[in-house]
Amino acid sequence: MAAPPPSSPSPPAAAAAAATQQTQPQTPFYELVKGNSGLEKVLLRGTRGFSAEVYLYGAQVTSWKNDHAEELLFVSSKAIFKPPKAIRGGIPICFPQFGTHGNLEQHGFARNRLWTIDDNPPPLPVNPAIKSFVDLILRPSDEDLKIWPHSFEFRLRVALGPNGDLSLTSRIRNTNTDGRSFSYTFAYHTYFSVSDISEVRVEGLETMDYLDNLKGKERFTEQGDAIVFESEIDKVYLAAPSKIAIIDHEKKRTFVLTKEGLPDAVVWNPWDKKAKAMQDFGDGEYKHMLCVEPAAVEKPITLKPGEEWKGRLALSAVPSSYCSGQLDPLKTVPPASTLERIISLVNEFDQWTQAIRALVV
Ligand SMILES: O=P(O)(O)OC[C@H]1O[C@@H](O)[C@H](O)[C@@H](O)[C@@H]1O
Repeated sequence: MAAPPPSSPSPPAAAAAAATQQTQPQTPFYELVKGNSGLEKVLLRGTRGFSAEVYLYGAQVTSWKNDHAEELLFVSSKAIFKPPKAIRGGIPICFPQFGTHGNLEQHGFARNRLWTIDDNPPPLPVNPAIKSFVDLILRPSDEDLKIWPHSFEFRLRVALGPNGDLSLTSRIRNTNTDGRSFSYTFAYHTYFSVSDISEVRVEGLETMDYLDNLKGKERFTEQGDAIVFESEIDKVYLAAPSKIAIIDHEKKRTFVLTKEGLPDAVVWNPWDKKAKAMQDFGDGEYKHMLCVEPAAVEKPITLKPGEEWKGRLALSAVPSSYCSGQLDPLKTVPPASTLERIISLVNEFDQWTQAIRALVV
């Protein structure tokens, strides 16, 4: 698809904008612009300066910014924007295979194929407040059919909500005409940007069963409290809850991840040795990222011809004190930094009270 001039809205976005113009005169458009190495990317702009970027290569979200223009996703400074290498960071899509759970290349081929903009997607129930979104589609090429002999339509909608929330909705349809079902595994391989991995904890996965990729995919049960990080981790948590929180104490920020249609959740950080071994990843960058990936790994999804599956990821970033502990009502202890602040406020109040009393008496 030919790219329009960098600052002009693409035709479907312009049409959508025109359709909603009466109720929403400030409707943000999406724009199609040239990104790294000349690869095309879609810019989504929300209200109050929220934004996101999606490369057509891999349908990969590579940027999600809040209203202070702070980047919330991690993309490696050494990421290679050149097919067939997948872009290191953002939200790669793993399909039709997660990891090494099958005979295909690691994480399947969707992340290193060129997707196209879907001008006319089948209707998808949406929050009418969402004005900034794009629909992308992937169909298998003849080459793809040789390595995975199934016809499919993979539609992805990336949307930026009015509060800056980012959502990805995948719809995968079996379009085989020979009556055959197919099965696949899947993940939204989300790289979160964090201040310092040793200051991060993940809530929602404690006591879950997991497959440990570092121990031959053996099954274990997570012990104790929230997950904290002191070394390499590569685990597939099974039947994980629909909400997971990633709490960054230093940044005082909590990412809330909500997933639908995706039972599992992968947690990955390569740590120092593996980081050094990766060509497209800086040696110390493992300190500033954490992957928490809504996924369907343990039980592959099977679709009969004509059937469609939907899997959704929604992300929001909120101040830490707001969210911590709320995933589990039994764990309402605020983080140490919040407790310290409360104590210091109480002390300050006490000092003021004493000063006022001294003046009055
Ligand atoms: O280097 P890749 O193919 O992008 O994969 C990165 C990591 O992705 C994670 O999802 C896997 O659990 C890890 O095993 C893997 O190493």
